[in-house]
Amino acid sequence: MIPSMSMETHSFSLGVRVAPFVKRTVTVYHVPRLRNLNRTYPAAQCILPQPPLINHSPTLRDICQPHVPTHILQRMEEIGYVMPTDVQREALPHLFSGRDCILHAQTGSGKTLTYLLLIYSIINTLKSSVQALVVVPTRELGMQVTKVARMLAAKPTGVDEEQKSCTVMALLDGGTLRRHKSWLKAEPPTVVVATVGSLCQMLERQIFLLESVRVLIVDEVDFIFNSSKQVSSLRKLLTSYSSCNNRQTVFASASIPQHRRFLHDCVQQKWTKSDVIHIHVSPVEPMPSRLCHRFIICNNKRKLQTLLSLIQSDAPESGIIFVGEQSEKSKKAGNAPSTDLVIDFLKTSYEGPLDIVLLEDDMNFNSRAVSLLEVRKGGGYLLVATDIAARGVDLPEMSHIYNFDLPRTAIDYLHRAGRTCRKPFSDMKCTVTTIIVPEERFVLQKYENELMFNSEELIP
Ligand SMILES: Nc1ncnc2c1ncn2[C@@H]1O[C@H](COP(=O)(O)OP(=O)(O)OP(=O)(O)O)[C@@H](O)[C@H]1O
Repeated sequence: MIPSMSMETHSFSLGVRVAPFVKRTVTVYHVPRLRNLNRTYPAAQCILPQPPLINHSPTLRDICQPHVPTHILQRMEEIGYVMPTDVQREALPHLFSGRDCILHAQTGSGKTLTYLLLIYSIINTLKSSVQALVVVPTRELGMQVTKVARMLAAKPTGVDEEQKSCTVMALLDGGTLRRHKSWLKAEPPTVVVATVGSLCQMLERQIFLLESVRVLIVDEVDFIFNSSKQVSSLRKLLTSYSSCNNRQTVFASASIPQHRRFLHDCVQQKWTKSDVIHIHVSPVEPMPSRLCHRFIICNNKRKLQTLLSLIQSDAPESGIIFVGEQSEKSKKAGNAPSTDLVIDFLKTSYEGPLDIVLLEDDMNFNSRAVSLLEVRKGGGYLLVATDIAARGVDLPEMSHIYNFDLPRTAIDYLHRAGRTCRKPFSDMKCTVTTIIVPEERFVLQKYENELMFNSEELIP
C-alpha cells in the first residue's frame, strides 16, 4: 500500500506493532579442539555473560592501564571515549593478554577503537618498522580508520614533552603507490592501514616484510572473504603471516556467517593461534535495538514518488538512500543506472534543506573522496549510494536509511541498516525503511527471520 501522492500532510501511519527486543548479552567462545571436528562443529565452550553494567563499572582507562601509553589514554578521553562499549569491555582484556580474536559485534559498537587500543598497546615507536597492519575492504573505510588512528596518536593538549610519535600510513587503492614505496623504504611508518590489493603489491615487491608486524587486523573480514577480487590476496597474506613469530591476529565484523566453521578454519589453516577467542556481543540481537524497521509496498513505477513522500514525511536529519548496483546486462542494454535515476529525480523534485550527494563504485576515487568530505563537513544531506557505503562507514548524524532497492542478502540489510544508530550511548531513534514491490515481501520476511527483527508496514 502506498500513500497517495496528492496527500497534503505526507504522513504515514504504522500498521503492525513490533515485538519487544531481547536483552543484550555478551558471549565468549573459545575455539573447539580440532580433533573433535571431523563431523560437525561442536558447541564451543561458553563463558557466561558478564554481569550487567553498574554504576562503578570500569572506565576505558581502567581497562587499558597499564597496557596503553598514557598519552594515548589522554587523547582517547579528550576525543570523548571514556566509558567502554560492550565489545571494548569484553574484548580488550583478552586482546591485551595476546590472544588472537574474532571480534563479532553489532554495527556501530566500537570495534575500531577496540583494535586500535590493542595496536597502541603493542607498538614501540622507537623501532623503525611497520609493526601493525589493518586490512580493510574499501578505500573509504581505510581513510576513516587512518583518521581515527591518527587522532589517537596526536599529542594530547598541554603535553609538551617530545616523544617519537606513531606514524600511520594509508596504503589504499587509488593512492600513489610510488610515493608510498619511497616512504616505506625511507622511514617505515609504525602502523599501515591498507586495502588488500595495494598491500599485497608492496609485500610481493618486498618493500616491507611481515616479520616485523606484531599485530594484524582484518576488518570486515566476511566481506573480504566474499569478494572475488580480494579473497585470494587475503588468503595469501594470512598464510604468509602464519609463519611469523610473535604475531597476533584479529578479525572484526558485525557479521561472520558460520562463525564456528570460520573459527575452525582459522586454526586449521594456522591463520590464528589455536587459542583464538570468539567475542560475540549480542548474538541474539544482531542489530541495534534503537533501530525501527519499516517497509512500504508499491509498484515499480511509483518507487521514486514513494521515496520522495517518505523523505518529506520523515524530515530526516541526514539519510542514506541505498540503491542496487547496476547489472552488467542493464549496462550493456545502455540503461541509466538506478543511482542516476534517483539523483536526477531528487534534484528536480526534492525541495527540502538537505544536500544531495552521490557515492557509487563507478565514480573515480577523487569524486568518491569529495562525496565523503561533503557529508562529513556537517549539515544535513541525503546520500544516494550503492553498497559501497554499507560497510564500516561511520556517519554518526545519520537518522534515516532508505532501501530504495531491496538488499541482495540479509547481511547486506544488516550493514546498510547499521549506518544509523552509531552513537553508542545515545537514545536517538533511527529508522530503516525498505521500499518493496509486492513480490519482494517474502524476501524481506526472510531477512526478518534471519536477523531477528520485525518490520512494520507503512499504510497510508
Ligand atoms: N567508548 C566509546 N565511547 C563513545 N563513542 C564511541 C566509543 N567507541 C566508539 N565510539 C564511537 O562509536 C561510533 C561507531 O564506532 P565504530 O565505527 O568503531 O563501529 P564498528 O563497530 O566498527 O561498526 P561497523 O561494524 O559498522 O564498522 C564511532 O563514531 C566511534 O567514534
